[in-house]
Amino acid sequence: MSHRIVSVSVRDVRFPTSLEQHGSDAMHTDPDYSAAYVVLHTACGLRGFGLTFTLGKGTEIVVLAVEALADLVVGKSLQDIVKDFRGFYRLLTSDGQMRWLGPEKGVIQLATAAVLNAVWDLWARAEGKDPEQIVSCVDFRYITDVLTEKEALDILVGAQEEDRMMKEGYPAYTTSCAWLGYSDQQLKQLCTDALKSGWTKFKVKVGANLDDDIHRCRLIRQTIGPNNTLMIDANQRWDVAEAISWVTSLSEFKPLWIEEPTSPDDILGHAAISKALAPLGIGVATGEQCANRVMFKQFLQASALQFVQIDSCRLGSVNENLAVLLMAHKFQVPVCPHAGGVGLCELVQHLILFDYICVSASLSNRMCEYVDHLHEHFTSPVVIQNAHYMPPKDPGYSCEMLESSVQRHQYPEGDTWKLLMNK
Ligand SMILES: C[C@H](O)[C@@H](O)CC(=O)C(=O)O
Ligand SMILES: [Mg+2]
Repeated sequence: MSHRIVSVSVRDVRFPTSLEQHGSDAMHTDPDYSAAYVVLHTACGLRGFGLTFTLGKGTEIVVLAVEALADLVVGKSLQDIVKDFRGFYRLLTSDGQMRWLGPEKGVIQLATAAVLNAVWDLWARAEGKDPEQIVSCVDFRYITDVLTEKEALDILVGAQEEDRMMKEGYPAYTTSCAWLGYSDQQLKQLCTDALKSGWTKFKVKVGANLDDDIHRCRLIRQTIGPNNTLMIDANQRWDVAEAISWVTSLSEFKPLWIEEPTSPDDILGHAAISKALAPLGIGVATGEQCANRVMFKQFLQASALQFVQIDSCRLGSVNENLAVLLMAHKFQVPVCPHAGGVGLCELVQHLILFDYICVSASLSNRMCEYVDHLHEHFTSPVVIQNAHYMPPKDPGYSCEMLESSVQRHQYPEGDTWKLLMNK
């Protein structure tokens, strides 16, 4: 069957999470978790579902960017795309007029991810894949100085570790107990409940006020005890020196990592922070706003991060995430994906399972983020058991949304928004 793509639809879907401060951090104080939600329609009726995660009003712009890319997709058959997926990736990321908006970063990269996530979903629903096919999806342009195609293939055929995942699942940590806007009482209650459900690793938002951070970290450490894992996340709030002194003041709470301490583009700044915090046993994690493989390459080359936080929508879909997983493996830096957002847990579970089964075969210092929001809007939501992601069973990339949810949350015409606007 040809699976020719005959149309691309994209919708602006928003959830009013800011009303209860879900998702809040030191820089995003009123986040409405949102998605530019893409459906590829094929001549034979098969559909591919994809999305990119955004916040509120920003979704409008990503939707326009997806519409601008749609012309490059309509008329192509899935078989032609996957026969030269690297070429198709370049077609989208190197279009002579649109690459000026990036290249391979910002809104155009988020839109590329939404479209390619839908292509991967379509491909997954249509057929299986082997290591050669996987490697042929990666654009090695700009990274051959650290990773060649041959090395990538050797890595992929080397590791095959499926059974453990099927039985135990992939270890996860939770961010849902400690968003910045939550009260002390909420933090305590949520951590207590999470402990009862088997969670042992917790991330807390910091960065707005040092006294508050000390208070919150103390409260959480007391609640979760000395042996469970704590991570802190500043969402790019500080300058480099400020980051070092602020995190030093929080070091008594023994965080495993400080996430996004400064500008996501400041590779040497992250390297300086990593060096200063290493004696305290605190690593630097970053990646949720790291837009492409070239940035990750340099972060790795500069020893500027100790935890790679790939993002299924920030990078150019599976294609570019593969490049980063393979480079992280080569540099022996653990991958702990970012998943704070709508649909990110659903997407990223595939990437981290792939990393374990086909690339790293290691769980050392590795875990995948989980946030407990909005899963009910997906047709195949993630399954968490005892703080582990259980491998998804349905074919596809797990980001098809319930049509009723999409209609209710479409902005501005969905009932959810009509009601809020008339209040
Ligand atoms: C705005 C998002 O909720 C962000 O705070 C998520 C994040 O940094 C994380 O999950 O990590
Ligand atoms: Mg973060």
